[in-house]
Amino acid sequence: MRYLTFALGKGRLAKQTLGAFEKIGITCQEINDKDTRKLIFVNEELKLKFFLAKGPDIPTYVEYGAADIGIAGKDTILEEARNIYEVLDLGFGQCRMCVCGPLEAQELLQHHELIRVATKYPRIAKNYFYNKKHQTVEIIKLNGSIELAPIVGLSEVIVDIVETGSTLRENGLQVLEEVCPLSARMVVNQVSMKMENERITKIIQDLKEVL
Ligand SMILES: Nc1ncnc2c1ncn2[C@@H]1O[C@H](COP(=O)(O)OP(=O)(O)OP(=O)(O)O)[C@@H](O)[C@H]1O
Ligand SMILES: O=P(O)(O)OC[C@H]1O[C@H](OP(=O)(O)OP(=O)(O)O)[C@H](O)[C@@H]1O
Repeated sequence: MRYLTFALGKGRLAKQTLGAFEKIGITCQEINDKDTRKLIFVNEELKLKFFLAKGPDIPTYVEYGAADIGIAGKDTILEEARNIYEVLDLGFGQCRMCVCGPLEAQELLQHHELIRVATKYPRIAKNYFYNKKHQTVEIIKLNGSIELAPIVGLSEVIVDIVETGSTLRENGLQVLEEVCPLSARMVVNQVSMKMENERITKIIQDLKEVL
């Protein structure tokens, strides 16, 4: 039997992802060791491998077949737009992709002014403004601390993830429009889905029962 390889994010989704797998008997002792710098872990008995990667890279590993299965946020899946199958909504990691800014920016949005939009997610932002709202905007790509942009005058609004809303509140910003809801998803390589259909379908079914 060949190894089935899982690509997992190192960040926020890691704990709940491992918890969900544990519930269906898919475990890997070493992966829970906080002090390890190892990136790949093997369960010889079940013929499984797990590796830890940056969240936004998960769809890439899965498209190229370096991993058969990946767990990634819906935001990452939309932004990367890879040729992969999204097979299951895991229900955790829930948050929203939103257009946010100071209250004054609401009017600019409504009047379709040529505003600047700062974001870590240029594809999602572009798709929302151009294809859904038919509004021309200037998109400015940033890599983090997106809420800074309207405060320091880099942009009028941002497109970013909102979970509890604390970051917005503490910086005097508000949700102005909702782009879409997000959560953790399981993605599968298109060839693996055919070649390893039985094993992968079983994992999906088992997860559905415990989620
Ligand atoms: N408050 C939040 N901020 C960002 N992402 C969140 C939040 N709540 C849930 N998520 C979900 O968690 C996923 C992983 O977020 P995280 O910030 O850990 O990114 P990562 O890229 O996996 O980790 P890293 O910080 O190591 O790059 C996101 O893609 C998103 O779907
Ligand atoms: O609604 P909240 O619960 O406050 O969560 C949302 C915040 O969390 C994320 O940032 P992250 O912590 O990943 O840091 P970053 O700004 O460096 O991307 C996101 O980009 C928001 O800034």
